[in-house]
Amino acid sequence: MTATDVTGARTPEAAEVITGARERIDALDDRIIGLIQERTAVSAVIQEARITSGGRRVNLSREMEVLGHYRDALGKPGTALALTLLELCRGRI
Ligand SMILES: O=C(O)C(=O)C[C@]1(C(=O)O)C=C[C@@H](O)C=C1
Repeated sequence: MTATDVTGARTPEAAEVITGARERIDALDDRIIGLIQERTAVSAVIQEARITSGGRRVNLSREMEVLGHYRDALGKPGTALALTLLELCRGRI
């Protein structure tokens, strides 16, 4: 397969732009995944402390703040993203 086939571009020049930009996206995705793993670990520390103290795993008022933060920054899809992040961090409820 040629670079143009793989990228969907119709010219070698466009294929080069796309290939370079995809490398940057892959690197960004690796960083995002690393940040999500870091967030999950920090969230686990909070949940553990709360549960050990006799509290519940979930804190809905805080989740509303987190959802609002993502919605304000990214719009409606931000809410969906935050819900997915919360599910990754505290499991399904
Ligand atoms: O901030 C908290 O109290 C947390 O437990 C962290 C966190 C989160 O991952 O953002 C996870 C579970 C809670 O329901 C609310 C928020």
